Amino acid sequence: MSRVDGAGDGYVVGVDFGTLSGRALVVRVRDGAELGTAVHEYRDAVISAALPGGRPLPPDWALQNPDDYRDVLRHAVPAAVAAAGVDPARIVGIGIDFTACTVLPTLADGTPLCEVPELRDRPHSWVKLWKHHAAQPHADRVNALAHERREPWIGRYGGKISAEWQFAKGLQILAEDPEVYRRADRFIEAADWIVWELCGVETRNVCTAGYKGIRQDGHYPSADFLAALDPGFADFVTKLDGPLLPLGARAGTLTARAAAWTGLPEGIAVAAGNVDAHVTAASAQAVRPGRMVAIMGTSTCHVVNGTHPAEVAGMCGVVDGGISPGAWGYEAGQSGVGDIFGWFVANAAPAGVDSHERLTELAAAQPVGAHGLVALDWWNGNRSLLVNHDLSGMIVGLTLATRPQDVYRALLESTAYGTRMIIEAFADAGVAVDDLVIAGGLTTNELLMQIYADVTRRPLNIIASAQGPALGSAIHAAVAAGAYPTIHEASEAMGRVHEAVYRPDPDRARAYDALYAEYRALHDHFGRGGDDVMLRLRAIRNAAVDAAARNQTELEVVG
Ligand SMILES: Nc1ncnc2c1ncn2[C@@H]1O[C@H](COP(=O)(O)OP(=O)(O)O)[C@@H](O)[C@H]1O
Ligand SMILES: O=C(CO)[C@@H](O)[C@@H](O)COP(=O)(O)O
Repeated sequence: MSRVDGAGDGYVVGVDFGTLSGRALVVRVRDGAELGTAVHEYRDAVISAALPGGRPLPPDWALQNPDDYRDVLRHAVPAAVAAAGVDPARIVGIGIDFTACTVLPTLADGTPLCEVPELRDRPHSWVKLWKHHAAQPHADRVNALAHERREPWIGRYGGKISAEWQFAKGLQILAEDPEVYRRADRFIEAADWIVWELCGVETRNVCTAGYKGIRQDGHYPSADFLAALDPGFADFVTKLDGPLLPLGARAGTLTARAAAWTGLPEGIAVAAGNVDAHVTAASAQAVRPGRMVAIMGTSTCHVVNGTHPAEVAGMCGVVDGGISPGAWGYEAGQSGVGDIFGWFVANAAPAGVDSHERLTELAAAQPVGAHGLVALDWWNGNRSLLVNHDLSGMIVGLTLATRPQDVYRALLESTAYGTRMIIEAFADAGVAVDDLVIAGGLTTNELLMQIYADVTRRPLNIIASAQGPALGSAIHAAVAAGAYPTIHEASEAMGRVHEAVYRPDPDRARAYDALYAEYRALHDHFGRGGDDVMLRLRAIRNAAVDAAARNQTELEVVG
């Protein structure tokens, strides 16, 4: 471990901007000790039914209000510093991580278009959250054209870019609200936008530019390719381009305005933006090749460093330096995990057993396979390996004897099968996954963790911090402040992990192999063209919802 003198005795702040809230964490540079934390819930949370002004939104939309992010700086950061009881003058840097691809259109000075009064009532002027899935037809167009033209970059995205990513979301804006598209001088990840708010300098980070923005080998897709998608889209890259920073770099220093919001000293280092999943590799001491981190919360992201770029079918992407400089970072993911369990608790579990804790307790008391169920975990579409957000969930094997805890357990298991599919896809492509570290809120569910160990047949290491992303951001802040020369060294000193907490049980693992074979069969049948019933149902639903909205508008006009 080597530490650069000077900043090493101070503190850093990591801020994790999640789906519903932002969390700030004050950390000691010397050893990563977590001294104080605070959370601020977003006032507008996820905007999916109607804009704050009342305008209704179509299905599959998910927006956010950028001022909620500023509120995290105004409230959570000072509260975390107060909780830590440290002298703010000894804080030497701040780093952030964000959900991604969470992206917004802005004016040239960074003003979000939804804060421009005449554009406030326009849905496309707001932040599109990562789980905004209404851009699927646009992702389909990008993918079809990329294959037709044999674009070299499509292999770096497992053969398909996701509807969640920047190009699909940008195309949707152009198609549905060309004026908002035209007014957007910049189209920027929220990760980079909040860094801009902190230091007054617009930068882009290699992580989001690579995974969410199709930047490979120093280039975005060509203007020619973009014009072939739509002549009006040829200039899209000019809205994305900006000074590109490696992870751990210093984007700038804290402005007087941001110092007033946060109570931190003006002029301290502000680290380049990062993604909640990728930044967690640092806190989980998982920046060496072959150690995969699964960050399990509302969704799961899987990130692993590799030594070379390989084409893993259906992965989210591989990016040079995307997790840490000097390695090829791979990402895959499942768009719904805790959200699926949450859906069951909120919508399907009867009173009396409608809590994760109670259902988990009841679900644990049965041998593997006794419920007779297999589920597909596509309640929020499929991000890897099928990359289609029009797919949906299903449960096979229901009978009159099926109990709520049986369904709950089948849902837990379905997500473990989804993770095993991803690990096997990496292995098939020659990307080693020697080791798994689990991070995120779901690590507290012991049954779930044991199921993952049994299904994947791997020992599970568990991150030793309840704040993996925020600690990772603090580690990046320490590097940006010059306290450590590299993320590797900072991660070694400040990150922590409990090794082999859950081990696979051979009998349960064998029993799960049989269920996993059924999952694979269903996965391929409903996801790889055996029967496109899910896609047809989605089209029928969309048509019905559109017709109802048109009727409503006509009634209002007549009325
Ligand atoms: N005991 C539990 N078992 C399984 N799932 C849970 C449990 N408690 C919460 N969840 C689910 O976990 C998710 C929240 O995870 P968390 O890591 O806290 O959030 P985020 O992904 O936003 O950081 C929610 O979707 C919730 O339904
Ligand atoms: O997709 C990514 C990262 O690439 C995540 O930000 C996204 O799944 C949101 O993650 P959370 O489950 O809200 O932590």
